[in-house]
Amino acid sequence: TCAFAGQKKVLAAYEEAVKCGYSGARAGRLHTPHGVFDTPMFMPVGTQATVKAVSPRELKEMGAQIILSNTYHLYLRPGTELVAEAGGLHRFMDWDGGILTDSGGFQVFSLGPLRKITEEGAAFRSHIDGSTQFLSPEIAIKAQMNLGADIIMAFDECIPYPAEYQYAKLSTERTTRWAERSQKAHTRSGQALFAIVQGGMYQDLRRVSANDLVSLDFPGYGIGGLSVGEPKPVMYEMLEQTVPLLPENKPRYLMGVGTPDCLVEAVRYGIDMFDCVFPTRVARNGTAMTKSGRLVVKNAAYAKDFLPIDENCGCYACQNFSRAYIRHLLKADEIFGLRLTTIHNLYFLLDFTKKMRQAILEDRFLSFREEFLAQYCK
Ligand SMILES: O=c1[nH]cnc2cc3nc(NCc4cccs4)[nH]c3cc12
Ligand SMILES: [Zn+2]
Repeated sequence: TCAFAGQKKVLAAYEEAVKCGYSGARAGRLHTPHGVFDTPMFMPVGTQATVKAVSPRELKEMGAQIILSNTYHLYLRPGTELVAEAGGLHRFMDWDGGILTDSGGFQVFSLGPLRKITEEGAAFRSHIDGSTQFLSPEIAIKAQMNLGADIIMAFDECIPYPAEYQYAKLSTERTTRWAERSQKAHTRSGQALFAIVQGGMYQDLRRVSANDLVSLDFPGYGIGGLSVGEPKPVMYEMLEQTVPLLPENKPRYLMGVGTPDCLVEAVRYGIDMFDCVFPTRVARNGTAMTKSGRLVVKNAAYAKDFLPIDENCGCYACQNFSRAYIRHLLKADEIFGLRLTTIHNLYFLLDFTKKMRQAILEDRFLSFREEFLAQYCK
């Protein structure tokens, strides 16, 4: 079928689900060696052992519970053995909350130039110094055990979008074999290893991937291969196919998803955990996230706007500074400007997940979702 027609069908199915009030939303508690944390949760991304422009103390203050770091980056620099010698990632970056590390598969495909994938693993060139590198399930798991995160991810291939069915099928089957190898290589007790569901944008492959990984029995499941440029209705359709096959009593983690409209839809399908570079990345080019959409503080319109970014926001930036001041800092290339927009965006998303959790607990999630989407322009 032509992609467009398929999409129309998907849209109809998705709107049908909304009409009948389908909601798999749930509010949970995630137990880790570094504490028990509330879901739904947003995890700030700290790729190179720091959440850019904010300190661990500020992260704690704004309510961050678990942060994400990337094995790919730390493996290349400063090296995961060095971090282990420093006492592990929590000590190294002075963060006593939860840490989740991504396994490196995604970064190899999205960052490393030239790469070759075989059954054994992925050969690539470092984006830092061009050196030839190699990652396999065994190497990625060993690296994550060195880092000492509370939750680590199986080594997978994030299938590019779009991809031929045959390629998606073979790659998904290999990711399942890599998940089994990741499990065998994982010998650190107390640390949770999550598998990652793939399957491209094919309903049947998504179901096979989910069922195969559930049979291998993991403590939690990432949903990968999404937020890679596909239309949102397609992403939601893949969630609809995948999430119901995952155990109710285990966390579901949608990788790389982070705009509020996507979060509220994914929570409706039963997702518990999210990470995304979006809030910190757009902050650094002067864009603030608000419940009515994005506000580019850098714009001339705010030169004499002495109101805060959002007068109902409880963050440090909105409690103490005006749009005019933050715009001035950004125009003057002052580091403090980036810090304020980053603090606001992280606070906004963390607070948004708190509001979703409260709505679920009070059994009013679907109306919360309706009201939010009505006000939020994409
Ligand atoms: O299948 C995956 N496996 C392991 N990590 C991921 C991370 C992911 N992050 C995004 N999207 C967010 C993006 C961040 C930077 C470019 S796209 N999609 C992702 C998919 C995967
Ligand atoms: Zn704010």
